[in-house]
Order: sequence, then C-alpha cells, then structure tokens
Amino acid sequence: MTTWYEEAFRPGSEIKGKWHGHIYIVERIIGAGSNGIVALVRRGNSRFALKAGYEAVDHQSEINSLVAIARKDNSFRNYLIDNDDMTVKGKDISFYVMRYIEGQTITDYLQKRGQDWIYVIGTNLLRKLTEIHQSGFVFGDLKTENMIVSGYGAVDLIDFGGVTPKGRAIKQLTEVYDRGFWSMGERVAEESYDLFSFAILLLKSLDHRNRFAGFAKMLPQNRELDQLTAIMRENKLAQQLSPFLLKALRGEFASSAEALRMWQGLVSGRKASAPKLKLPWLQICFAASVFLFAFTVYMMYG
Ligand SMILES: Nc1ncnc2c1ncn2[C@@H]1O[C@H](COP(=O)(O)OP(=O)(O)OP(=O)(O)O)[C@@H](O)[C@H]1O
Repeated sequence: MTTWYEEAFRPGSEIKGKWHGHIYIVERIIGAGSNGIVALVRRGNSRFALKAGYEAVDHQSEINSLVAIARKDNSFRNYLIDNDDMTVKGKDISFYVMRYIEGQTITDYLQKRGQDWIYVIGTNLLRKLTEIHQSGFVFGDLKTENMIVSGYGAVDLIDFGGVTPKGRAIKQLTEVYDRGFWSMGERVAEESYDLFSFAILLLKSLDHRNRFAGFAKMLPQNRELDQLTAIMRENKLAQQLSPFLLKALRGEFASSAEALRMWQGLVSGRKASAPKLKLPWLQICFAASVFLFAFTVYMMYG
C-alpha cells in the first residue's frame, strides 16, 4: 500500500491548493524529516520547495513562526510563498511553499572550497540569526542539516520547526548542539541559546576527526567544555576563532548583534584584541559579501 505522500508526491503529479487554488507540479521528493516531506515543485517557470507536514498542529506552528519572523525589513520577507491544504485520498493535508534553495551543507562546502570560507559563512549565518532575534524569536534547532550554503558563502536557513518566542522553553533541539546537553545553560529561548549552537556548528564543521558522533553517546558526567576546547587546540582555524567560540559557548554575549560585531572584528582583523588573519583574498570575499548584501537591500527597497 502506498503512503499518502508517495501518492501526492509522485513525479509529475499535480498539487492543487484548496483555498488559494495554485497548482504545483511535483518534480521529486528532496527531503524527509521528522516533521514533514519536502518536494521540489514547479509553478509556471518557477521552482519552489513544498513542505507537507505530518502533524497539522506542528506544521501550523512552523508556518506561524515563519510569518512572525518574515518582516518587511529582513531577508526572510519573501521566503514563504504560499500556505494551503491539499486533498489526498479524501483527507486534507496542510502544506506550505517556500523558496527553493540550491546549495550544499556547510560540511560539503568547506570540504570543496576550503575551510577559510568559514569566515564568510559565519558572517552570513550570524546576520540571519540577528534578524530572527530582532523579530523576538530564537531559531532553536540550529544545526548543519538546517542550513544550506550556496554561491559565495551565502547562507539560507531551512526548517523553522524549532523557532521559539524569546523567553519560552526551546521547542525542538538536537542533542550535541543543545547547551542543556553540555550542562552549559538552560533550554530557554535566549539569543545566547542560538549562539551556543552556532559555536558547536562551526566546531563540528571544522573537526576533521568527526568527534561529534562520539559526543552524542557520551555519559552526561563526561560532557565537558574540555572536549570542545580540544578541537580548538588541534584545528588552526578553530584556534583563531577560539576567543569568539569560548565566549559563545560560555553564554557571554549579550546579543547576537554583539557577537556579529566581534566576528566581523576577527574577520577584518581590525579589532586590536583580535588575532590578525593573513587572508587578503578572504577579506576581498568578505567585502564582496557586504557589497552583495547592500546591493540586495538596495534592489529590494530602493
Ligand atoms: N527551501 C528548501 N530548499 C531546498 N531544500 C529544502 C528546503 N527545505 C527543505 N529542504 C530539504 O528537505 C529536507 C527536510 O526538510 P526539513 O528539515 O524542513 O524537514 P523536517 O521534517 O523539519 O526535518 P528534521 O527532522 O530535521 O526536523 C532538508 O534537509 C533539505 O534537504
């Protein structure tokens, strides 16, 4: 017997929104997670990602989060395209349609292009987090699987199932990225919660020895900051970033905006206290990413 999603997402199938009437043609399934199924679809000449949720309540909460963080003045503004129900085998299934993002995981990107790209990617990811935080939310479940890297280190976040209003209990998490797992803070939606996960994400992406798979199985009493500082000692880039990483792991940033300022200081080497990086080409990429960001903002609002 075929499942509802095998039926609905067969390549070439038509998905028609019950309320808005838009028609999407399925190209293929591109992902399946714990919350839903994601398919690459076409409407006219445009391609989108369409996500159908397993649980109506969780799915609706994910859409609400997306709507809440998509403000006129930030980069999430045009992310959500449509939100509707489809009827499969007589049953209504909720779905939403978002921009389709082509790219790769941060791990694959760094492997192909070189680890130095972490500076540009880090800047762009911190900018995204800052936008979410300034909307009154935290991302919650920040991990390599929930972001896509493309072009010159551009970053897109996907999967907004973990987005939580500030002050509430974190609603979705992944163990090694969670400060509670390391006994380094509460599972409360604070900017510092995402910054802790950000530091873990970078360490995990830079760690050649793939230690994080082992960390997940470690006994609680053995989960210590030392395990993480060992990676900083062994990896040159992680070592250069260690003043930032330690501050993020210890929850010492008052906000992501402050973290972004320190990060930019590290990248440009402008800050007196920051170690100077001898990477002129990277500074050019960084300048290019700032230019592209400014240009995009100009095109959107100018
Ligand atoms: N906008 C998008 N563009 C391109 N690919 C996407 C997009 N959204 C999701 N995907 C792909 O679909 C996969 C599953 O999506 P998503 O992470 O949202 O599902 P989930 O059920 O919430 O997963 P999880 O179990 O990690 O919570 C992603 O890992 C990614 O490969």
